Amino acid sequence: MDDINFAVLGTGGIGRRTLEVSEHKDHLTPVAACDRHGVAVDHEGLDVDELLAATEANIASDGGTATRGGTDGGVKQSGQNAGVAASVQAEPTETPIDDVIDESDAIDAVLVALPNFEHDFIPRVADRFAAAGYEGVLVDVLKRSRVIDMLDDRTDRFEESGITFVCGAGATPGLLTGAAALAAQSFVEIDEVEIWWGVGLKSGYEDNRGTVREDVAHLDGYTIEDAREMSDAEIETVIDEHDGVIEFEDMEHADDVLLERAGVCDAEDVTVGGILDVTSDEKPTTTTVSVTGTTFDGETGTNTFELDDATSMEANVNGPALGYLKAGVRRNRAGEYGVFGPADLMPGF
Ligand SMILES: NC(=O)c1ccc[n+]([C@@H]2O[C@H](COP(=O)([O-])OP(=O)(O)OC[C@H]3O[C@@H](n4cnc5c(N)ncnc54)[C@H](O)[C@@H]3O)[C@@H](O)[C@H]2O)c1
Repeated sequence: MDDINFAVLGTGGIGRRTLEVSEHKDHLTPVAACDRHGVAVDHEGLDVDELLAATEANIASDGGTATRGGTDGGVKQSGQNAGVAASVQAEPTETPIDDVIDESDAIDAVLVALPNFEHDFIPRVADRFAAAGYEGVLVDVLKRSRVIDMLDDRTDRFEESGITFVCGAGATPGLLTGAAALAAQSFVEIDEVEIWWGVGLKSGYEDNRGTVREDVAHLDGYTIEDAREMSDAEIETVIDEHDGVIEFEDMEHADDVLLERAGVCDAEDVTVGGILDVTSDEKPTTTTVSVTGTTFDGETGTNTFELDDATSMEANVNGPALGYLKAGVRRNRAGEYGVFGPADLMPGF
């Protein structure tokens, strides 16, 4: 059986597009979706068009006000009917994740598109699925290296439950980590992996404030706690100080540990940086992955993988996330449980 019923936890900027992209993939049926305030479940398949229309300009985002219970320029981001709860398929709830867990016997895979303002939030969500006896796939699109260790620490628990956890399965880490693992196959020794991303987010900025807020935490002088606590106005001030174009260097992105745990190279040989431009939809720089190494016959070379500038961040996160979800389901159905990164699902060393 190829058919896969899946749920999305967190229908913000990323999770809404996950639902949309899934309509273009074979054998995927979204059966549950939740955000902070609501949950929609239909085991025959959610009406994605209705759900997206109902949440248009109305996402229960963590771009600031949702955590504070306010409103943002007339956009409903909190209260009983914000976000998913505005859909006729949904109910308001104060326990959205538990409500999905209650249905999880009939769910093959869960894509976690939740914010990551507390590093152990996603690992703790996974604990709740394991405690409920879930036997399926969990996929996240998290960014931070340190969260991978927290998930690895849970390997035994996942194996006992029958959970296959695919971590760091968005764009970076995710698509670009997989590309690096593939590009590395030409070499027997890897010297360096350089990941450099460009994101232009003008039209998608309102929908992706959660992601932008998390990115601010990667700037020198800011922590994840700062990013969680800052008001919208403070975040805007940081963005204005950079004239809407922020360059990041040496980011804590999990591509490093994910490549190391797959045996590709040492984590310290991986660097990640990039440019975010919220003033334009054009990418400020081309996204590239460069892998430098030595071949079996002594040549040194650099294999480079490049994304077309026309592909958006949403396309590069959600296509791979759902692709990795399908790869995870294949593993799960073959009885392989535990924690997998994107590079583990590529040709190995
Ligand atoms: N790996 C990558 O390439 C990549 C790229 C972009 C974003 N991301 C990650 O994707 C995640 C989501 O980003 P986003 O821009 O969609 O954020 P967002 O703030 O727009 O959306 C988060 C969603 O989670 C919901 N939520 C928050 N707390 C919840 C709770 N306790 N229970 C149920 N739902 C809850 C919110 O209501 C919202 O719908 C972030 O962690 C971000 O870092 C990864």
